[in-house]
Amino acid sequence: MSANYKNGSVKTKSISTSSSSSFSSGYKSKPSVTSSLRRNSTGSAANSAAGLHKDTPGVSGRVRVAVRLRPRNSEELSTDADFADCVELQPELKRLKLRRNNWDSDTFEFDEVLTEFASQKRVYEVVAKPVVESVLEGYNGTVMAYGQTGTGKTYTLGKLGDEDTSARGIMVRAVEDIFAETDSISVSYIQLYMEMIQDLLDPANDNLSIMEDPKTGDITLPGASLIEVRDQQSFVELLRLGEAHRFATNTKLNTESSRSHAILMVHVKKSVGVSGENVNSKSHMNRTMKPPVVRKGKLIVVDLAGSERIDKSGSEGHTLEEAKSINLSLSALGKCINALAENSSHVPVRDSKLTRLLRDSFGGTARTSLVITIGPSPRHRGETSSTIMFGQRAMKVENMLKIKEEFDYKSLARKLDVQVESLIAQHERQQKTYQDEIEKISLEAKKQLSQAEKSFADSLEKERVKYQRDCMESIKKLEAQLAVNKIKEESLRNKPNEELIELKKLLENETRLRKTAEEEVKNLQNQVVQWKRSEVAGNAEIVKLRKMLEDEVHQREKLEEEISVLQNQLLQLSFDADETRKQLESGDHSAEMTVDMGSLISPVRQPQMKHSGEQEKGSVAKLFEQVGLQKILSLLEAEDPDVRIHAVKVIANLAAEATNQEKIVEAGGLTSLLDLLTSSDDENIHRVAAGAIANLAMNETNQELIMSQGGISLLAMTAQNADDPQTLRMVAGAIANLCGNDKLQLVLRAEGGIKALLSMVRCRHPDVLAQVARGIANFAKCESRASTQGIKSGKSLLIEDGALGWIVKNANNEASPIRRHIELALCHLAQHEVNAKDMISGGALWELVRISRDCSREDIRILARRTLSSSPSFQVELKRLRLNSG
Ligand SMILES: Nc1ncnc2c1ncn2[C@@H]1O[C@H](COP(=O)(O)OP(=O)(O)OP(=O)(O)O)[C@@H](O)[C@H]1O
Repeated sequence: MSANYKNGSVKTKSISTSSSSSFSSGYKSKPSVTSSLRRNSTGSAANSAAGLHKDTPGVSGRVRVAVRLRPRNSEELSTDADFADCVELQPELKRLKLRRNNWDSDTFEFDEVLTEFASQKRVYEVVAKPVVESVLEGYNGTVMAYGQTGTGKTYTLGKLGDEDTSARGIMVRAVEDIFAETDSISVSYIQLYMEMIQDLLDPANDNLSIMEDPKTGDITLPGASLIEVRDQQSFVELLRLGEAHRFATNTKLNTESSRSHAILMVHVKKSVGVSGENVNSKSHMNRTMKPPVVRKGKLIVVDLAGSERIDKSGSEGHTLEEAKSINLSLSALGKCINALAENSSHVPVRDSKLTRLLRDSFGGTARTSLVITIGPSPRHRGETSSTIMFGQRAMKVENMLKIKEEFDYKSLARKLDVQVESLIAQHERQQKTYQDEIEKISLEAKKQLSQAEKSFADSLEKERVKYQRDCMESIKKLEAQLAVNKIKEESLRNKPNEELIELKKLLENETRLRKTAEEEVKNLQNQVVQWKRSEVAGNAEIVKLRKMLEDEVHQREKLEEEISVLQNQLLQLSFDADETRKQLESGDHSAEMTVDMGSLISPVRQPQMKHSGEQEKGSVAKLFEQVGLQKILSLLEAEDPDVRIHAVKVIANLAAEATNQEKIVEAGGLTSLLDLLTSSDDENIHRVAAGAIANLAMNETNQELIMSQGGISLLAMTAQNADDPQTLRMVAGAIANLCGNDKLQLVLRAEGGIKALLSMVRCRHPDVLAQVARGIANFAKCESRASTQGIKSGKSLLIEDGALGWIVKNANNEASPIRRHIELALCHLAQHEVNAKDMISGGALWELVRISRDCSREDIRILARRTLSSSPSFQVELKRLRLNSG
């Protein structure tokens, strides 16, 4: 490449910065220029995504264009002194007027209008500062200068301002602002000259190729130097180095005319915290373990080569070629901008390397600020006009800004490494502490162990000594004892053995006694054998006796029945005697008949009356035959009370004969007699009727009939109302007969028979009491039989109905008929264990004992004794009372 360097010298790289040969980032192209334009034109989507709130609505994203007027240079001051400037600026209106002639001009509006008096600082703030701020926020930004040769592009962008800092251009000021917020940037600086890309920081790389990522559209320059710069001074040195390598030539219009497009690329990395956290928050990093977010921005500053008419620049030969190449690339840029401005579907990016390199700066994702530089000279009105038109079209191009953020895994890894190392160190320290602690504890343990061993050995020794001492003492004692024993043994050996003789004597005595005792035992055993034999014989005797006893009892029962019959007859006779006596005493005429009739009644008389009785019996029989039973029975209902009572007496007498009883009952006599108990108020009639019923009640069939016709209730009622002992005796006799029927036990009791009997004891008359006792004895006998046969269970109904008290009280009654009946009743009751408890508590046991000992009748005595001995309850009670039942 044959061109002069702008400052005429080549500077070597002597920068205190690290360098990288790789160009790691490039331009990120939008997917389609038109689509991005359309989206941006419809609203502020890009703005809101990028957060560009500083921009005025509707302008954001659009390429911002400022126009800067260079002051007249010395030549223009002299040659154009008489001519007015071709432009008139109205900065307050952001307008520029381009004169056509003295009276006419075209007016253009720009984003900024910078007069010839605008300071470099002002130009930076208006043109570049918003872009720099964007870059620091993670966007790509482009600042570009376009204009005719010598109008101040390099002055605006690249002025280093070594002598005068106020003269510093946009590059220096931009990096200064970037360094204020981040301490590391990477810089590449290239120039495009005659369609060749050369590395300005390493001019040997003079044919760099453009790489386009087919997926992302990113453009990179892999061969270009990427130098990390850490301070402003180093950057200025780099700029100086790059500027030194820039092609420049002395043109008509500019003695230092840049003949290449210079492109400075500043890569900025700025860390931001996750979700707005402070990036330096170490605790946050530890907690989330997420890498910090890094915003990567890239600032591109493009100092285009001057646009000029070839004729005007006076270019010829190689310079002409340069000028052609420059114009070609600038016109390609112009075409692209036109296409973008017109929203054309085709943007001819590939027409030149310049447009390929800058494809992202116009219509891409970068924020772009363009400064067009113009001169005041009317002679260059045409170039000025063309520059203005370029700027006007560029104002129509809209970009779609995109933020570039990525996670900083490297920095996270570094931080984690540091943490890991710190943790390892901490762990090692802890390990050390633990080991020290363990050593300390084990030392302590060893010490304690040796102490314990020592004290154990000491106590062991003490024990051993004590034990030895005890042993010695024991041995001494034993030896002493041994000596004593020896002495004793010696003396025993010498003494006559008196004790032994004594013992022998005792032994002989004992042996003798034992023999005697053995003989005694033998004798006793013989006696026992003999006794057992006699017991067997005795048992046979007992069985025989028992048999006899039972026969006796049977015989007795028969006799009792006979006695009962005789008693009834006796009852009747005594009744008749009473009646006769009463009638004789009253001297009543009718008494003769009554006496006659009464004398006929009883078949059984006192022995002295036997003969006359027979006679009476015959006359009653005669009357019976002559008058007829029906007639006599009808007289029972006669109106005359005397006739009625005589009729009853006749019936009563007839009823004493077993042969008449059936006839009387068949003829309804029993019913009539029972009716009289209720229909008559006369107690005499009650008495005689009850006597007749008592006679009829001697027959078992009649007993059942009496019961079935409510006889018990009627008799009970009669007993209740009666005052005369004889009436009560008749009633009690009737009930006593009924009590002797096994079948009627339950009904009799249920209908109040027992209670009625007991109620009659209110009359103390011994005849009444004897009948009550007979009834109780009869009932007890039947009950006992039923219990033995298993028909009845449970306690005696006599006891249930409260008879026991009276029984016990009268068991030793002085009247023998009463006493005998009660003694029998007690024996019957005592035969059943179920009654034993009540009998014991009711005092009956004492009476039984008495009966077993004192009863005049032997059979009853034996019965009582047997009963006592067979009842376990009585036995227990007797033992308790220390009484012998025998
Ligand atoms: N605003 C200004 N104030 C004072 N001097 C200026 C101004 N602009 C430019 N100059 C001077 O004008 C001359 C040309 O400027 P510069 O080299 O920056 O122009 P250029 O546009 O870069 O030209 P080329 O395209 O040929 O490189 C320089 O001497 C420069 O100092």
